[in-house]
Amino acid sequence: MPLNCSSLVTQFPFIQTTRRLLNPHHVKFHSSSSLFSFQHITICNQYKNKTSHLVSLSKFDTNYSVSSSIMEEEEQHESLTLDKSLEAKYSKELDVAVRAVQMACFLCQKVQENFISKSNNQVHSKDDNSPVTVADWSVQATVSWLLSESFGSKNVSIVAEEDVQSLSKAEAAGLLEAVVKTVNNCLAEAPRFGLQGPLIPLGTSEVLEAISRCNSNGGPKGRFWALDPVDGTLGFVRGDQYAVALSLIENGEPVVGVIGCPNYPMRKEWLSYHHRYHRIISKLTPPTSESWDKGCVMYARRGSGEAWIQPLIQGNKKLVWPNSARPVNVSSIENPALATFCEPVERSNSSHSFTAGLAHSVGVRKQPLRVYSMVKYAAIARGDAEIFMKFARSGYKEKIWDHAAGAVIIEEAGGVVTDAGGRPLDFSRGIYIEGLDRGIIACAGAKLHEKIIRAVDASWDSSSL
Ligand SMILES: Nc1ncnc2c1ncn2[C@@H]1O[C@H](COP(=O)(O)OS(=O)(=O)O)[C@@H](OP(=O)(O)O)[C@H]1O
Ligand SMILES: [Mg+2]
Repeated sequence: MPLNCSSLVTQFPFIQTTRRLLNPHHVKFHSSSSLFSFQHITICNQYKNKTSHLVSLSKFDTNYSVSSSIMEEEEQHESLTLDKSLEAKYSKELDVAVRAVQMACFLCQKVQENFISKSNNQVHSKDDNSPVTVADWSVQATVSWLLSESFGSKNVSIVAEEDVQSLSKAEAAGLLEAVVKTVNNCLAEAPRFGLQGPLIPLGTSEVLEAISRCNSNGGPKGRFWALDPVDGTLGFVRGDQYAVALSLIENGEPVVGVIGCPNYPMRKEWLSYHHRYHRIISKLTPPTSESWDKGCVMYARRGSGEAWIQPLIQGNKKLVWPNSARPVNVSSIENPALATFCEPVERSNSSHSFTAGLAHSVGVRKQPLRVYSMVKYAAIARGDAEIFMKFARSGYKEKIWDHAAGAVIIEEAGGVVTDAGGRPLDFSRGIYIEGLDRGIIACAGAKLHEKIIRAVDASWDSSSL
């Protein structure tokens, strides 16, 4: 039955109101007979002090259906007003974040080229044995410095993956020198990206300070940035996919998400191949300087109902906003037999056997698309895949910088991102996504999502996870 949205919120106070405005296709939600089954609801509503509110991903324990007709004319007017104020609210943050990520991608491309052409070992191990390179520290220093310059260091709080300890050790002097050089080479290009670089190159202490300034612990109040300087470091060192991920989190909710994917192929079929094949083909038939065959930045602002993709800046070109940006939308495929599901490459990061069982049980027939990094989120947002699943081993705690930017981009592109219990990911409790129920599931649409959630429930007890 059609339902007035004010009464919906009043009747079901457990529904989360998130001040989101979404595309008309989000306004549909699918009824279900199962108690507490997951529903994707987005409703523009006039509620409390005449502020527009939207109702978003929630559990819903009844069998209503809501149609887009609930968006009454006056509410549409309110939506537009709110839309404008939201746009104004985060426009500078989004602008700076996209430019900073463009610069970070430029930096990573240079370092990755160097990796590929030289065979000497440039990969270092962190205390937890995970790999780290010159690019991780250099991107962290560069983005931290740019954000501080743009907003004032007192106003900038950053949660980021790398710390400065191992870089400050005496035996890491050569590495530190390489980081300082890489940062300065990148910052020298800042004007090309529409940002201001330093008047004179940064010294070692300034670079170390920029890295160590990213020492926020996040939390439920106020604003902070979450940065993964090189997500998918394994993909990066193997010459394959990786991402630079930056999000602004306000009062525990990601409000701006930006992902740079330097090796993302514009032809989606290339996503299934190691990036080295793309490089070989590009050498055989070089793309023209005007063609856009790979590399992008995707971004979204919470509540805009839009997600965007723009090409990476090539050669000596300048970034002129919005840099040929185009909107991206999730795929409309609802039939699992036609859907593509993606997951981490490393089986130590997510159980391939469990996801294979889930995929099979819901009727997915295609081979999984295994891609490093948050490029998986980008693939869902762009409609190149329909399902993303990650089930880490028990005891592993997911970190906010690995998911925040991707979650806001997929949701604004029309998709759904939750844990395996159907709850939104909680970015408000420090550097970890606390309380995560089993795993992470992102889907292009609510129907596919609901099927996967049910399949997890049906097979969890018999899994070894
Ligand atoms: N054991 C374990 N389980 C689950 N996840 C882990 C684990 N160890 C690390 N990580 C985090 O996973 C990030 C990489 O995730 P991906 O989806 O890109 O995995 S994969 O590289 O494709 O296998 C990776 O991000 P980066 O360190 O930035 O590469 C880690 O934050
Ligand atoms: Mg990561």
